[in-house]
Amino acid sequence: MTGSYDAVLLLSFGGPEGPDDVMPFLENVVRGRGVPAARLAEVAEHYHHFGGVSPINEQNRELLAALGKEFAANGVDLPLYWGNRNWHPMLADTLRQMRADGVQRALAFATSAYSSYSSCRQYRDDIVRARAEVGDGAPAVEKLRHFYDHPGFVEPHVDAVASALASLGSRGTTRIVFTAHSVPTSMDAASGPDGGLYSAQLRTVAGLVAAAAAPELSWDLVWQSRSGPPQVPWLEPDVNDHLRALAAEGVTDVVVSPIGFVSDHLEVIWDLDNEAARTASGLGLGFARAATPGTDPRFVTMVRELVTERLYASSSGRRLAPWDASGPSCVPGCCPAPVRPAGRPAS
Ligand SMILES: CC1=C(CCC(=O)O)c2cc3nc(cc4[nH]c(cc5[nH]c(cc1n2)c(C)c5CCC(=O)O)c(CCC(=O)O)c4C)C(CCC(=O)O)=C3C
Ligand SMILES: [Fe+2]
Repeated sequence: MTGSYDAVLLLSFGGPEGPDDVMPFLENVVRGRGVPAARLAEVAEHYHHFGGVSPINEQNRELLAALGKEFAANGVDLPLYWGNRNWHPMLADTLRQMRADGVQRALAFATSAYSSYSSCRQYRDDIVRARAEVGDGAPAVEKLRHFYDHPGFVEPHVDAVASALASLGSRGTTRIVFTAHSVPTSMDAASGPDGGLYSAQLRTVAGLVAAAAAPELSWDLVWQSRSGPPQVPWLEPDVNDHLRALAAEGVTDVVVSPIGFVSDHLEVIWDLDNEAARTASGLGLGFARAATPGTDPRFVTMVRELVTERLYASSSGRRLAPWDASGPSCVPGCCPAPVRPAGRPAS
């Protein structure tokens, strides 16, 4: 049951795996993006705090292992590959290996759930660029569709919020604080046919998770890990500022749920487990951070289902989604190339 696809590619962000990797990795991330050197030096320190090792690559190795078992147990007879945007294994190297193995047409699962330039089109651009770098015979790669509202992504977040709440025990008023990576407000405004699709999708998921985990509690959606030059507006409030506002309002305990992410990578274990936790403790707020899906079996099954729906579409010749015409992975207007404030037109 493979239709016309002959491989599945895990496409991710990548992260350093030792102190010497940190600066070259960060330079790959911010190339052409106008991120100030001072911000980069500060972020390098976050990585050095963990010996220069981001957990994201190990998390992707674990996801690959789980997917291999899931495919084998369900008759999906496709080899798995893994390539990153910013660090080894680099996507172009993976595509070269795939070509050497005779792969011609692959489906890609990107570890990014939502619409926007950074969380969607940039991965598509990565594919275009890497294929050009590899040249003749580079396999075709088609990104799977968005999964932000898929139960395989939402349900692990629900259970994680419920267990974080249970671990916290409330001393008064508890608030659920959902977080996602901030992006420039212009990037959010450009996503989707009517704009604001990135934040709208996040608000949808926050509402679903809160309603299932704790319908009696209030919740907020806020932002973390702001980058970029200070004069460029990004989505606000920042999670730390928001915790200060909540404490001032009389909230006593918070569960912080990073629904913007699929695994507990560095922006989770530093920006939340260190920075936001420290902010909370300084305010006397009880704090529990909810886990991300990682290798939750429901999440792993979701990836297999996203693959098999495409195998089915390909073998049946059916269009399964109204946005097939503009490239099967994107809703209309999902992730236009941004006009960057630095004036550099994105490709
Ligand atoms: C929307 C979004 C996601 C979620 C979707 C997805 O998962 O893809 C995400 C994920 C991640 N972001 C990550 C790390 C970084 N992001 C940076 C910078 C930026 N992120 C942006 C957006 C996003 N980022 C943007 C608009 C920038 C500014 C530069 C630019 O315009 O492109 C920087 C530069 C330094 C700084 O923070 O200033 C770093 C180091 C890691 C890896 C963590 C690890 O190593 O474990 C992950 C998974
Ligand atoms: Fe998109």
